Amino acid sequence: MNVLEAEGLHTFYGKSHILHGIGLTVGEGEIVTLLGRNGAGKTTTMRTLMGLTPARSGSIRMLGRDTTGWPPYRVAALGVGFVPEGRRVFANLTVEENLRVPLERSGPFTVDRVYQLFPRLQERRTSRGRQLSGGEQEMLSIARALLLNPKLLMLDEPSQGLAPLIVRQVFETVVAMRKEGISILLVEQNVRAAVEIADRAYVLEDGHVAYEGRAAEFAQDEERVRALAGASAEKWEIDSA
Ligand SMILES: Nc1ncnc2c1ncn2[C@@H]1O[C@H](COP(=O)(O)OP(=O)(O)OP(=O)(O)O)[C@@H](O)[C@H]1O
Repeated sequence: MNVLEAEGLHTFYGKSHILHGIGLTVGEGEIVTLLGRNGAGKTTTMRTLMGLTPARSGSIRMLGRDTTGWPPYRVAALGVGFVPEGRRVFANLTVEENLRVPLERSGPFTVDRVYQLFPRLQERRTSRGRQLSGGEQEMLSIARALLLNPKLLMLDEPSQGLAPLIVRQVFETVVAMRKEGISILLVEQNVRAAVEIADRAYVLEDGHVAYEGRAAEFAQDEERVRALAGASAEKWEIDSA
């Protein structure tokens, strides 16, 4: 069963036509990565799926419902989590307070459960958001999204600005979330790291899907990975240990 099916999405910012007929699916229990260079339309695709920047045409089905045209709060209430780019943690609240901001959905993820998954956050629970490292802020952003007990979680560039070792930890967390039954759509510029954990990959170019296929096959196509990843490919070596 697919938890996400989008077809023919056309999205505009004013008169600028950004998405040109994007279609994609995420199966239950899958990690799907959405790759592409800066400005290819990855963030816009996620915003369109969440209803933050609605599509002008096309259709979206998520978790068995036709969510086309739904506002973001309804999409979230259905069980779709979104961790936007840039880690919007509350800088003046402690980790604990960030996690205790009122929740909207009950389910297996509680603050205690989230601390088990992220022991580092428990250690830092009295530190304020602004005192956290980039990696800790990313973990906190993901932890907050988990407290909404999503069935489908969309992550926009979680590795951005993080050191390779921390990127690995964040990605291990993504794999752990999949084991908890959460399906994942992962936008990444860190191509090598993303294809290592993803089942399938889509590559966007200028608002079109330029490639779709098994992530493992994509990972073996050195030329394609290098062309897409550019400098970021050098930051990450598969099995560098
Ligand atoms: N609010 C906006 N108003 C007008 N144009 C925008 C807006 N946001 C993004 N764009 C344009 O839409 C295109 C797609 O941007 P988008 O952020 O979706 O790309 P991306 O693949 O996520 O890239 P990045 O990795 O830089 O975030 C770009 O050309 C960008 O300049």
